[in-house]
Amino acid sequence: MESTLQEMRDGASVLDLEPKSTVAGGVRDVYGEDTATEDQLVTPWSLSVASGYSLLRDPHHNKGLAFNDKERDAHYLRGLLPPAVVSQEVQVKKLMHIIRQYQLPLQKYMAMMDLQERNEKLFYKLLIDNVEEMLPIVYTPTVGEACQKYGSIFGRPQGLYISLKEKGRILEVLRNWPEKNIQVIVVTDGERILGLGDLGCQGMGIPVGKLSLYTALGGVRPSACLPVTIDVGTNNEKLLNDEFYIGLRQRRATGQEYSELLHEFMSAVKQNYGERVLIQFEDFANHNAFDLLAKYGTTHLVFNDDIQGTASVVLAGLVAALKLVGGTLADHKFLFLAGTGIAELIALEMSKQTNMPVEETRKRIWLVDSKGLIVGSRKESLQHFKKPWAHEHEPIKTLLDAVNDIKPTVLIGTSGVGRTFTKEVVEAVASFNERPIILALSNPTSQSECTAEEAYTWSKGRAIFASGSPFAPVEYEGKVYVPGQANNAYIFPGFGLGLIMSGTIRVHDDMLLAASEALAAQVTQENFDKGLIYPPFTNIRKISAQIAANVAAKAYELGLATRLPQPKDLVKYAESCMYSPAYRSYR
Ligand SMILES: NC(=O)C1=CN([C@@H]2O[C@H](COP(=O)(O)OP(=O)(O)OC[C@H]3O[C@@H](n4cnc5c(N)ncnc54)[C@H](OP(=O)(O)O)[C@@H]3O)[C@@H](O)[C@H]2O)C=CC1
Ligand SMILES: CC(=O)C(=O)O
Ligand SMILES: [Mg+2]
Repeated sequence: MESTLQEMRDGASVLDLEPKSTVAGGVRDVYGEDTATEDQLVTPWSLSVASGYSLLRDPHHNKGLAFNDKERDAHYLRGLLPPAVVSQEVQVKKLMHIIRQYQLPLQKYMAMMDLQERNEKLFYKLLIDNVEEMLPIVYTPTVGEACQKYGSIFGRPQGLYISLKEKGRILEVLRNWPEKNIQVIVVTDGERILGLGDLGCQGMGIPVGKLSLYTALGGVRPSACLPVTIDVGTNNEKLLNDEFYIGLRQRRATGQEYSELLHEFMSAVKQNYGERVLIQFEDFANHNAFDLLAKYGTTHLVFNDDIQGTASVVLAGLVAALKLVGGTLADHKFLFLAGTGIAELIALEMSKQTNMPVEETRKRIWLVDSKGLIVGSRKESLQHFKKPWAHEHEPIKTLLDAVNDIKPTVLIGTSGVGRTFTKEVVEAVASFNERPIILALSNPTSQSECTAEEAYTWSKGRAIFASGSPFAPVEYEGKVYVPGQANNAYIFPGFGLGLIMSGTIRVHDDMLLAASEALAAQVTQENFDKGLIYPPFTNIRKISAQIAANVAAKAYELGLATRLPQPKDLVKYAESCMYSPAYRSYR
């Protein structure tokens, strides 16, 4: 796409045309609709035409050596670059060569962050074209280490920090962000970063990483994405005593102080960006996550990735796994090490399939938490989201005893505690199942309930295994086993795209089921032959388009989509909305 003088006159950066351009009276988004009013554009920032040296320093428009001679003349770049002109493909090749030479994943992560700050399109091109190799760098497991060391590696701000210091001024803070046409916000309070616990303000790496996947995997344009970290303090003593810690040096605010800050944030977001901005809650601890979802689910477009996205990806994997093990969901018995959100969606789908009330289907599902099996006698002391799982049973203290008693066909771990699927546990599950389904969802790799090698070895090659963080293929008795990655990264980018492109104003559980169904349908016979229950990430953009289309179709069916008329072919429409990392030519 070429930029024109007309667009320059319209006030946008001559280069900032994908996909918005500033027009009199508002901002047009990719769909050609006005999405922001003049009032919303009152900011300390002014749009300017980047050229010359500042163009090379502008990550949104910089192309480095890929500026051709005409562009170098037109934009005052002569002499600022060496004479060679290279294609984006060659730039990617060169960078991959450099990145592959780094020994440590964190060095690769920092090289990627540096690239993102230097040349955004090249960052996304590289990530999209090398998704299987680079996902473990910009996402789990490496992003976990990056958060732990975020204070030391902090360079430039990559998102908005909203701390207790900004109480009463959050709207003002939102307006400091240079992009106005925001479509997705990923927000964390840093209390449960992956399975690494409370990382306070340093949790920022997670919204940044999730949003880079929104763009790379789901095609949401980068300028529409806003990473936010709410800093209410941290209970992490190590960080509180770390001179490089970047957050508030106080213990976590709770109760009214916490809820008031969150409420101000939620209200300011709606006031500044309107009703159709998607707010994704990420890595909040369960004791806040369920309440926030319930509180804002009826007034805002909110989605909890850890509860809802994970539930959707797990359900997809289970539906696919049934092709390998046979039976319906209701024929199986599930044991969870934590994970009530996932359990609920499975019970809901089972209920839809069997016409049994959800209260009945829940009885096929058992949960163990830090105190043992969740049973009726514990009901009084249980958090409200655990109560539906308190079935009548004798108390059981350990996971191994629960496995031996319940005899599940499916074992799912999401407690954030590593190595809880011990040899005895895996052997027990394998002893009463020909093909036990074992999902070790906890991230990063260090917190995985077991490794792929352990799952295959201890089950004598019979486990159908997937994990939250990736594991390399395993050779066991001469056969190679390829583990799948059960991670919400399959779902949230396409799910969010589906909501955005249809202008959906509320999330509904049926949309999560629709996303699951779309993902499960993408698993091919070739994948099944390898024992995989998820498709490879290489095709993720196509998969995301299918998920987006299914989610949008459900939103239209439920009357929750506001972008009318409904496009005829939603898959094609989703694909057409996707951000392209290819360079545009600048006249
Ligand atoms: N693969 C994926 O896509 C995803 C993976 N995850 C991973 O799941 C993990 C947990 O996330 P989340 O549930 O949000 O975390 P929370 O910290 O909010 O909850 C943890 C749960 O695990 C239970 N638990 C803690 N220790 C044990 C133990 N030793 N035995 C049994 N249960 C225990 C807790 O029980 P109690 O209530 O009794 O304290 C609690 O219910 C993280 O590692 C995260 O990375 C999360 C989202 C997506
Ligand atoms: C994947 C993810 O969202 C988590 O581990 O929290
Ligand atoms: Mg998460």
